[in-house]
Amino acid sequence: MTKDIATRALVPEPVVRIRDLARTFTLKGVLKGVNLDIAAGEFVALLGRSGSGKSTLLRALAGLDFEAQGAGDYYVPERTSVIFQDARLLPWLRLLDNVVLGMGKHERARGRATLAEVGLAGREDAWPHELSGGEQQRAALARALVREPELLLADEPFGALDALTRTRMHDLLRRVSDVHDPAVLLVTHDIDEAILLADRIVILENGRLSADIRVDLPTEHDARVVRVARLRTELLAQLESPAAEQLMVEVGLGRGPIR
Ligand SMILES: Nc1ncnc2c1ncn2[C@@H]1O[C@H](COP(=O)(O)OP(=O)(O)OP(=O)(O)O)[C@@H](O)[C@H]1O
Repeated sequence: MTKDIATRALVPEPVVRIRDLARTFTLKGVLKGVNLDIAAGEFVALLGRSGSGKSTLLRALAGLDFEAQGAGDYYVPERTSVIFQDARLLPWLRLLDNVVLGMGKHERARGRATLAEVGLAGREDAWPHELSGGEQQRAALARALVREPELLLADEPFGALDALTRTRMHDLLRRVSDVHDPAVLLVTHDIDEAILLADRIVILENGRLSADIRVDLPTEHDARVVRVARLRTELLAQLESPAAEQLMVEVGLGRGPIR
């Protein structure tokens, strides 16, 4: 009992706690009992092969899927913002109105400041169609951040951008997440993006999280290069091994599912 209280005092409560999250689509179990805690301000990247259920998990956390079931001690903060691959700005609203949509009039100043923070100062009155894809994603990020979320959910937000814009968005996301310090769950296909941005990388496989790896990049250049290369190899192996094994089984060379 005493030990329990002492432990709790030392380890802060996570802002996100997922227990036994399950989701089935017409008999197909996509999420089969996902468990994940995310600490305040922690940046977690979620990797997984196509169709592994990453978007399904994110939608469940965003409260967009009423049929996803968790169990027991399960919570997500009320102040949660979401960004997607497309910016989803409303075409009939100017940029600032998009950013502060649903907020009080007195929040316009904060909306302006947040637009400036993402590099869109002076563009408050622009229409969404006047912006490039990268600028639209900046605006989507501003709309997410102006609400000071405790949790930012991001579903491949840079997937549709060209390489240079993507790199700039990485810098921006890192900068703003240092300032606003939300917990972040970033769904990505890009191993390098995950290593560059995240404190922790988790992999979704067969409906459960199969890996949970702390990134911990050293500051010293050479040590950092070595660590990045190791992580990349490890993550690639983790992502590819089930597919490789399945293929071996199919051609009659594998160990099979039993042993
Ligand atoms: N609304 C739905 N109805 C039926 N099946 C669905 C639905 N949404 C997702 N699925 C199925 O659930 C599985 C996981 O889909 P999901 O989009 O979560 O995967 P993902 O890991 O995000 O994939 P990708 O990396 O390709 O975006 C897929 O097999 C998909 O066909």
